[in-house]
Amino acid sequence: MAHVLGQNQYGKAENRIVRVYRDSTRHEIKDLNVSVALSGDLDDVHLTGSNANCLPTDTTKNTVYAFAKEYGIESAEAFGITLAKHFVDNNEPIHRARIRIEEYTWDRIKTPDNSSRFIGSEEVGHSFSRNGGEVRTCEITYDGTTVQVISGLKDLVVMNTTNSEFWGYIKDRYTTLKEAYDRILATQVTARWKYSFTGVDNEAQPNWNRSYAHVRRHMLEAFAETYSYSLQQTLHAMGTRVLNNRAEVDEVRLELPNKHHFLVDLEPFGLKNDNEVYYAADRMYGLIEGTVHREGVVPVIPVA
Ligand SMILES: O=c1[nH]c(=O)c2[nH]c(=O)[nH]c2[nH]1
Repeated sequence: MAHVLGQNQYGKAENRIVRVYRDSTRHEIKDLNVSVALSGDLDDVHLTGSNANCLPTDTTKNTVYAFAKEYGIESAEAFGITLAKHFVDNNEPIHRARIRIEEYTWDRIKTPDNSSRFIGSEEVGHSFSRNGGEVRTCEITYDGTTVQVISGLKDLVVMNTTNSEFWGYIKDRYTTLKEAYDRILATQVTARWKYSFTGVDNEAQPNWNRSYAHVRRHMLEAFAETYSYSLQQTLHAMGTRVLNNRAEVDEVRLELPNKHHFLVDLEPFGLKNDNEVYYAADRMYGLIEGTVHREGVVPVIPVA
């Protein structure tokens, strides 16, 4: 029976890199987790034992660290594009590079400002505490011609304590859910959005950091301002708000777990629970997923 080697890719995954900028006493840091995946003319590597076309994963790891010094990390996206182009443009057998990056953010630690009569605080230029919450993500792919940038975030936890209802749904013999006219709506946002940027014809790169901040803000504002009849409707509002306000983005994909908050029955203790005490369940959870894209754009963000 004949067998066929299907899709394959390789590279060093999860290169943890912290880049410190010491240009002044107010240091800057970038904290990334970079994964490289290369593909191309690699049949022989798999089939014959010849490694002539194989750029070692060890080299891809070294390149990540060396580029952090040589080019710096202005943004995860720009860094990923530089890496992807390097691997494809300088290695003939490598036809495609995919760089995935997670970025962890750090806050500056502040200490009491003793020089002030007023109670204040001042930054310590070299001290940080890691922001335990959300992670910024991006995925860069380059095939020798076109760059594709999908940016995103995960683990952004948000909650509305009112302005959320859920009723009017299908009811069958297994339905026990009570209709809700004022419920908590909470979710842990995973979002990915694709840029129309392709890198062809020396197209200028968007300001990735600025764009990220705005996309994030629009999603949060849509979450807060939408009077919600379902998490699905909120999802659509969040995606739409991004497309309406950020011309550089043409597709948004959201994964929103419904972090259920169940009212606790306080009757046994002779107490009334007037939408005040909830049990926050961590699982199971409803999982609401969807893509919003511009008309005419073929969606490409993979369904997880
Ligand atoms: O916003 C919601 N969408 C649903 O599809 C759903 N299903 C459910 O049980 N609760 C909810 N809430």
